[in-house]
Formats: sequence, C-alpha cells, structure tokens
Amino acid sequence: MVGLSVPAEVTVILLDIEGTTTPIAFVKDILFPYIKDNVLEYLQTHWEEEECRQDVSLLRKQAEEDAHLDGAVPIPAVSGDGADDLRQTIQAVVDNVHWQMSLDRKTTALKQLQGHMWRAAFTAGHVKGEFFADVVPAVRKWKAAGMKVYIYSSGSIEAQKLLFGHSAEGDILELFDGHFDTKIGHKVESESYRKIADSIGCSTSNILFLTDVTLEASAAEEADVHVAVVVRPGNAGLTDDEKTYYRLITSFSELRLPSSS
Ligand SMILES: CSCCC(=O)C(=O)COP(=O)(O)O
Ligand SMILES: [Mg+2]
Repeated sequence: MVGLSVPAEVTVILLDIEGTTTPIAFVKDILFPYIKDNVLEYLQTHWEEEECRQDVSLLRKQAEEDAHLDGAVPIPAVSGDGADDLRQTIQAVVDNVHWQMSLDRKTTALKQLQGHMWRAAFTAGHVKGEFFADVVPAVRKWKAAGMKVYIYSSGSIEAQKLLFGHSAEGDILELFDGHFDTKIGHKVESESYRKIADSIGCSTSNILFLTDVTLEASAAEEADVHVAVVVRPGNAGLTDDEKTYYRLITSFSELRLPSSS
C-alpha cells in the first residue's frame, strides 16, 4: 500500500503550518498583505497601548541586532519632541516591518506584531484559516489513535490559535495538544527540537515532524526527531538530492500509523 509507515516509537506528531497544513498562498496573498496594508494605521491607533509599546520595543531591539545587515531599517527612540518626531518614529517602524517582510524574516519581534494585528481580522470573521483538505480528517484520525498533535510554526502562538480557532472548518483548536513558536528557538536550530521534546515530556525520537522546509527537517533530524517533508501545491521545489534523501508525502493521509492497516 502507498504511504509512509510511522515508526512504532512515535507518539507525537509535530506540524509546521505554512506549506504543510496551510497553502503558502493563504499566508502570502491574504495574511501578509493584511499586515503591509494596515501596519501604519494599526500603529497610529494603538501606539499608546501597553501591548503595542512592547511590540515596538521588541522590534527596536531586533533592529539594533540587524544594524549590520544590508538595507536594515533602524527604529529611533521617540525623543518626545512633538508630533513630527512621533510621525517619523512610526514611519520607521512601518519601514522596518516592510523591510523584514520583504525578506520573509521569521523574527519573534515581527511575528509577535503580526499576531496582534491579525487578531481583529480573524475575530471579526474577515479572515478564516485555510487548510489542505486532508489535514483535519487526518488529525482527527491520529487523535483517535492516541497520538498527541502539536504545532510548531514561526507564526506566533497567538497567531496559530487565531488560525485554528477561526478557520473555514470552524474552531478546531481542541484537536491540538499544544503550540510552539520561535520563542522556544528557531526552526532551523536543532536545539529547538530538544527543547520541544523536554517541554512535551517525551524523547525527541518519539516525535515525527512534518514540514515543507528541508532546513527545518535537517535541524529536527539532527536532534533525532523523525521527519517527513510535505510536498504541497505552491511549495518551493526540492532538489533531486533532497527528493532522494527525505521521506516525502503529498497528503497527511499517506501516513500509516503503527496500528493501522
Ligand atoms: C497564522 S500562522 C502565520 C504564518 C506565519 O507567519 C509564518 O511565518 C509561517 O511559518 P511556518 O513556520 O508555519 O512555515
Ligand atoms: Mg512551513
């Protein structure tokens, strides 16, 4: 039978979002343009609020770390010298966000602001999370078979909960045992996967990680996590070497759990 046998020691399935559960087009054509189009107005409206202050402070710290990068956009502190100064600072934050997004950066600072901005769009029902058709039925099946299912995405945990809590298939948050984002570490660093296993309370070899990005698969594998690379319409192509080396699936339905026939 066609499919990929899940090793018997696997008790946890860890899922990436963009390119794995969800079309890249949904993120690139719906979620990201929402940020680009609304960030100026969002900052103007929420500037004095504590959550927004913290988001800007994190972006400023990130801008300091990025100062050596080509095209980096610094964010000056507000000196308190009137409306022009405030306007310039807000514009610098907008430019910084646009610059980071042009490079598809996955910094915690950018992802935190994005999560807060998407809150209004998801809760008002203007945006609904999208998943490939095989995702929800497969996750339900895995759960029924006793698997734990977690999410690990560069999108902030808050954004992940919005996506699954306000989806085209309703609120499906209950299907997941927990969520991880870049606060635990970046997805291309193997240490992140060790920390995730510690946090779940299992061994790394009890985890199967599904992702579209081979750099992430490689980092997970280095930590002794089982991996499969997910090939979806719209994903970046894989090299011939990657196609040979990694176990590939095009649908979650291809996974064969140890007890299933
Ligand atoms: C609502 S999740 C937003 C997706 C996102 O911002 C992102 O960067 C996705 O990255 P992933 O690690 O899931 O490929
Ligand atoms: Mg991905």
